[in-house]
Amino acid sequence: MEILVLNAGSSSQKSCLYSLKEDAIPLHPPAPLWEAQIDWTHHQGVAELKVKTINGVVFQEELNTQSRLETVEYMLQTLQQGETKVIDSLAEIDCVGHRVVHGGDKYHDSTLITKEVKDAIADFAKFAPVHNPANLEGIVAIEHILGEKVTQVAVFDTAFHAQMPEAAIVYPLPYEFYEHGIRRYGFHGISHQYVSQRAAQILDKDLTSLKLVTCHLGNGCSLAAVKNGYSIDTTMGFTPTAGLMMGTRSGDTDPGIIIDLLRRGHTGEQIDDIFNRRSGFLGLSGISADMRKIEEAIGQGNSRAKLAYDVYIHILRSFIGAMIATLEGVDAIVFTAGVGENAANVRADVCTSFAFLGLKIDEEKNNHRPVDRDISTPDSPIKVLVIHTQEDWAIAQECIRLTQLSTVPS
Ligand SMILES: Nc1ncnc2c1ncn2[C@@H]1O[C@H](COP(=O)(O)OP(=O)(O)O)[C@@H](O)[C@H]1O
Ligand SMILES: CC(=O)OP(=O)(O)O
Ligand SMILES: [Mg+2]
Repeated sequence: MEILVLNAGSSSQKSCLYSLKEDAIPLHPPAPLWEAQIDWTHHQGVAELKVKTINGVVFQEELNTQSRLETVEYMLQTLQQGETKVIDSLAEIDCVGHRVVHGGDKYHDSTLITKEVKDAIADFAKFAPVHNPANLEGIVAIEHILGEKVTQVAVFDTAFHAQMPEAAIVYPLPYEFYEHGIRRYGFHGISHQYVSQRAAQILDKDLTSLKLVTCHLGNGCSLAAVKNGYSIDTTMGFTPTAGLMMGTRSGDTDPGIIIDLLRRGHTGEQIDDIFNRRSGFLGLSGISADMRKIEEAIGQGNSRAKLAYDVYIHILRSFIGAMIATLEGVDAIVFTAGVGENAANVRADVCTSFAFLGLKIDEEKNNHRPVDRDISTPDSPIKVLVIHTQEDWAIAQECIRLTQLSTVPS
């Protein structure tokens, strides 16, 4: 079974092809035959494409394009053409799984993509304006290339948080807002769920006995409080703008700022741009949304980059504290995604705040490269794990599950 996965984030489009001998789900994530990534963060109008195959072939190209759709189509051609070719024809693909960021209050589980599902994804774009349109573009690109008959599955970032207790979901606004779907949804659920399952494996404990704070720190950032395998709280909210400070998003601020901006004549579009695209690391530092560039600038003595870093750590620590309180304790803190997996200083600066609970990390293990490891000292009562998020593999597993369900005779 050939499964193609498209994972569109705010700054990148990641994709991979899994080839499975049987329809059974293997115990460990298999290596994808082909992996590709489009990065839009470098220059306006330039997409950086990187492709890697299981045989070690690497292909890299800069594309001058404004069209995300065209770029995705170009990326998919590398599956069947040139040195990165791994299949004879795209028609060999049995199923395509998509990460879909916002499923609203309609989708609590993965689903086969139909016209109705596409309409709903388009409708929820008003709540996730950076993400849902990119997710939909991926679905449309596949239809262009493989025709509308190909099986496509939507796996929602909101689904893992759908069962959170009502007190964690409801905003203290007039009750009618809740009745109209204005509530906390939470995101990065595919990642939070995957890393909590992986954490249980690494700790050699049953997930149903664990209290975990999972920290997904990428371009978008969020935490989840995972108790006995269930998300019971998370930092993102109605939209992925909420919670922690991020690459270009503000995270939580005072709603009074929005009221003030409106009174001073700013439009909704302008406010959206400020909070989603011109805030966070980019807005504060004036340099970049990318943690690597921020670290470089700090090294060169840039004070705004240092301020941006300090605000990021301050907010991150306080939200981790809040998640520990919600859990009434914690067995492990898990770091994942681009920043969480790579930025050893972020992990160290966060963890020192919890030394009063006995938490201690081993500096050498923290600075060590390979992921999926415990970086705490043996006597630390709270474990600290670095886990490579495998959203793509989690999506592929949902493709297997759903295609099997849909072929079971009724
Ligand atoms: N070696 C590194 N050191 C520090 N930060 C890194 C490193 N590699 C990647 N990052 C950070 O990870 C971020 C992207 O994370 P990722 O999870 O890929 O984001 P997304 O899926 O939201 O596009 C980048 O913005 C960058 O700041
Ligand atoms: C939901 C979200 O913020 O996703 P990403 O981190 O991919 O931008
Ligand atoms: Mg991501």
